[in-house]
Amino acid sequence: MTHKPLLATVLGEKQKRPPIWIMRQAGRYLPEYREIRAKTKNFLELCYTPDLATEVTLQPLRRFDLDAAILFSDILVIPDALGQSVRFEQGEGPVLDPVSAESIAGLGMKKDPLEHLAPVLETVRRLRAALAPEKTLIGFCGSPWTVATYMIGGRGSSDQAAARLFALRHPEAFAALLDVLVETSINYLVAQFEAGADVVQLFESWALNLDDQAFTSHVIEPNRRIVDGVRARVPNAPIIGFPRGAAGNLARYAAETGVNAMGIDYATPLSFAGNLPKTLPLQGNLDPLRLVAGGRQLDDRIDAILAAFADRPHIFNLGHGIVPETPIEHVARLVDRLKNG
Ligand SMILES: Cc1c2[nH]c(c1CCC(=O)O)Cc1[nH]c(c(CCC(=O)O)c1C)Cc1[nH]c(c(CCC(=O)O)c1C)Cc1[nH]c(c(C)c1CCC(=O)O)C2
Repeated sequence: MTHKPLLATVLGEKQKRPPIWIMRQAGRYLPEYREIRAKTKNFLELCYTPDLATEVTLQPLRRFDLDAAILFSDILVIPDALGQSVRFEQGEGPVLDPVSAESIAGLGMKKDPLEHLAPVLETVRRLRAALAPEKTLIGFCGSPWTVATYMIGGRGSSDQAAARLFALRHPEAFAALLDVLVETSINYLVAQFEAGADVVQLFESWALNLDDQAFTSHVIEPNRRIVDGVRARVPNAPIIGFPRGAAGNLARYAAETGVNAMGIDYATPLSFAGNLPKTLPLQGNLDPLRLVAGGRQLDDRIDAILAAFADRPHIFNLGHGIVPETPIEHVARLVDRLKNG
């Protein structure tokens, strides 16, 4: 069997040097991405065109010695596949026609969501064939609560108030929405593994702003159901959870969802790792703005993160996605420091 350092780390094996990938590593900070993006009418078309999505996935690995490629797609392909209208507007981010308590029952009824997502699965197969054997291929989906915040609110929001209130006012419709997202996500992730993904990441980007009761029902339960559902069909499937903003709920997320490894955001104190089992692989938690600033602000923090996680399986990553303003030389510097000290 070929040794893939990043996959091995997710499975709990500590490496001499932590492997590295970068959240949102394919994207607008790369001129070669912007060039391809400029030629496509809309963002989802890029996600559904295997030639282009494969190319864009591989772009960051041509520049940097990263240990993994992450499938180029988006968490919002799921609502799109369920028949909700999803658009990406310039400078505005995603815009969806919000679901209502009444419309939720109709989601996914018109067409098999996996059929809609077939081009994304074709991209996974092409990536599998194209990648060097030591590189890990990461698949992903959005976690149900995070995807639901967009489906209910119609766009991103800083406090997710629309979705939080909807869950309180329409508990049954909200539970039905989580159910359809859990089921579709399980099918989608199993299909990604079958197409060649080594690991998948559950992006729970909006795990913040929830009281602990809501955290249990909106975050822990659906993520646990996805982990169990995927593993029932792909035994021991390696899964990274990234509950951004989980703060005081992080230890419960780690203990109760069954994920192999956990991503931690940059607001989580490095010392918090002391509250988590030493065997739990951690991923994170560099502030993406340190990668914009560079210099000592970057170098010193890299050292602090390496020191804090030296005694456990560690995957180097940011504490959230790389931002478009990031200078490419700073990314090169980060990867070089991880590989060559
Ligand atoms: C919340 C979320 C989304 N998408 C994603 C998340 C979870 C991670 C996070 O919290 O950052 C995840 C995502 N989005 C994208 C990827 C694939 C590739 C990669 O990670 O390199 C992944 C893993 C491509 C993308 N998804 C998007 C772009 C930019 C679109 C463009 O080029 O016009 C890319 C490269 C668009 C997108 N997609 C989304 C938003 C809010 C936006 C607009 C704002 C933004 O650009 O970050 C939803």
